[in-house]
Amino acid sequence: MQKLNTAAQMRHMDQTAMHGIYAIAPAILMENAGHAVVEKGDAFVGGWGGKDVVILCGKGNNGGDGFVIARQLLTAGARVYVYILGQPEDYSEEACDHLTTLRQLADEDLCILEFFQGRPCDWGLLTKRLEASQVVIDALLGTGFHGDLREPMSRIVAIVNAVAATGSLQVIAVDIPTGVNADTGAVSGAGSDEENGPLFADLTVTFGALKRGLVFYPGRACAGQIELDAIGMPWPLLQAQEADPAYLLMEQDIAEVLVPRRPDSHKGTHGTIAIVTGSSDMAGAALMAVRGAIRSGAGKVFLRVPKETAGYCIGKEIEAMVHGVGTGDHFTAADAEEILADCRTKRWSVIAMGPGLGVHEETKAFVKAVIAGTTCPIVLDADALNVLTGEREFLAPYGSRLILTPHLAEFSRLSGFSMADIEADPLGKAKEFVRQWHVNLVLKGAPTVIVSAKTCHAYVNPTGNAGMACGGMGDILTGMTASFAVHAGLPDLCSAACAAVYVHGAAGDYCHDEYGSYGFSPVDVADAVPRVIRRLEENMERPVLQRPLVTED
Ligand SMILES: NC(=O)C1=CN([C@@H]2O[C@H](COP(=O)(O)OP(=O)(O)OC[C@H]3O[C@@H](n4cnc5c(N)ncnc54)[C@H](OP(=O)(O)O)[C@@H]3O)[C@@H](O)[C@H]2O)[C@@H](O)CC1
Ligand SMILES: Nc1ncnc2c1ncn2[C@@H]1O[C@H](COP(=O)(O)OP(=O)(O)O)[C@@H](O)[C@H]1O
Ligand SMILES: [K+]
Repeated sequence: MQKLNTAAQMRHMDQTAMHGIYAIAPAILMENAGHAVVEKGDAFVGGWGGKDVVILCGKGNNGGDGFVIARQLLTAGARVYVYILGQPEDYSEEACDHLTTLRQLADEDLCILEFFQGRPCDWGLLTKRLEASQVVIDALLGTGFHGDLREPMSRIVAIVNAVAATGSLQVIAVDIPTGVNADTGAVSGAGSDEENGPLFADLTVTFGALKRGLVFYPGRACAGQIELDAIGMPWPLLQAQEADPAYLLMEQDIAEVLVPRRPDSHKGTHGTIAIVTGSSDMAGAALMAVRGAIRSGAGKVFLRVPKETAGYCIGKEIEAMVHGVGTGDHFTAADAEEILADCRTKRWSVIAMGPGLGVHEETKAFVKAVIAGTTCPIVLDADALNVLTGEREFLAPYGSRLILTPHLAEFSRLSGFSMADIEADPLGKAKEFVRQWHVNLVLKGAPTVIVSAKTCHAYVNPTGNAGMACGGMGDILTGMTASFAVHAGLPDLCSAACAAVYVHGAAGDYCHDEYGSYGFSPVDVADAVPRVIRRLEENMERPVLQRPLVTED
């Protein structure tokens, strides 16, 4: 897992490295930061020798990194044009020292320094220099950015974006692209008519830990390729668990929690999954959840649909055992007892409800009765969440065995947060909800955020693509999540949710490689799941046969 830090967490890490027991001189961290950009950039631009490079330096420490980069690029054989927005008194001591050194190297041929000093800039000259250069380094603003970009930053960023759009200029951002909020991924100028949008980079070299703003849109779209460098931070600081942490999931994390099937296992070992959902208008959603469960390795799958829906479902997913419940085309409170009896006699290990369930008033009482009358894990998606709008207090006592998988609009209905507030900070809102209502939450989107009921730690999923933006994709995930929830060896429901979300996205990526970004279907994604698990199996721990399996039919 990779830590996903906020600006405040980064400041704390920097301060602890410099002023705590490690006592690293501030100028050394800045030197290492500048060096990281030069080193990672070298491979990216195909060597610095003979390149003309414009370096834009703001008046904070991000600008200080820019002074180091300029000096090191001169050594690497580049010509540098350095634009300096701060006055000497604006800079930290370490940035000032690096500027002093750079000034000693200034000349009219290889190291051209331009001080703004409050003077109006010759925008025409800046544009010409950018047009004649091969690379521009964005050291304007880093983690200290807030609000919207102001002049002259906004003008400079607009010029860089315009020149880079012609395709002749590579843009490298230092730590984070200027105008991207490090905590949320929100960007400058959103919703405003003014030309004060963020900078678009081809490469971002970020320091110490990934910033949350680099993985959430729209910030993610500004970052280009992302390279992380430790810049010599002591390893205990790099690995320390932050207060209120968030992590980016990695393939290895998933391989570590999944356990291969025991060679002596049988269908009873791999979970008895009940998909209790559907209604006559949306039987396909129920069948897709079944497909997701089967393709994720479920031992047995039962499908329970309203009576009038059963005729359509029988034989469509031939592995599933289908039965029509009650008398109508949607579930009502009267149907709950049959489901609860089934759960007891068939020993269901997990229940999934929601896809295609419908939002009839009577269905709410049904969903509540099933939750209250069972003790197994339950995955709640789509209409199961919609019917529970306003029922947050009801959910809380059952939260630790629930996995809720809303998309943004469902989460807005359930939580009462506005869509705009969730979009502005999905991770923050997901955590806020879990802190209050103690459920395992999968907030689906690009990217999906998973929050643990037990720890409130957040996990961000890196897999998936826009080809998955089509109806039914979430239904597949519902079935997968139910199946993963009862995979042998998975330590808790949050790990199961993380694994399901990661594998679902990776299966989508497999389909993207196969078909491109248009037209692969939710069923294609489900059918690609075994291939993804096979890939993960190469890195899984081998199973240990410690005790005989209990025999079950
Ligand atoms: N030891 C360390 O700490 C290390 C730090 N490192 C580097 O330092 C960076 C963080 O440095 P930082 O904290 O100085 O903030 P930084 O991003 O340079 O910006 C601050 C300036 O921005 C200005 N400003 C803000 N918003 C604005 C807006 N909308 N429009 C216009 N201006 C705006 C703000 O002005 P103000 O709004 O306060 O008037 C202030 O002057 C970090 O990303 C990394 O690169 C590395 O060297 C490793 C060691
Ligand atoms: N642009 C995207 N990038 C990554 N994943 C995506 C993207 N669009 C959709 N997805 C994924 O596809 C699924 C869509 O789920 P959902 O909106 O519930 O669909 P439905 O309700 O139609 O089944 C989610 O898991 C989501 O994360
Ligand atoms: K920057």
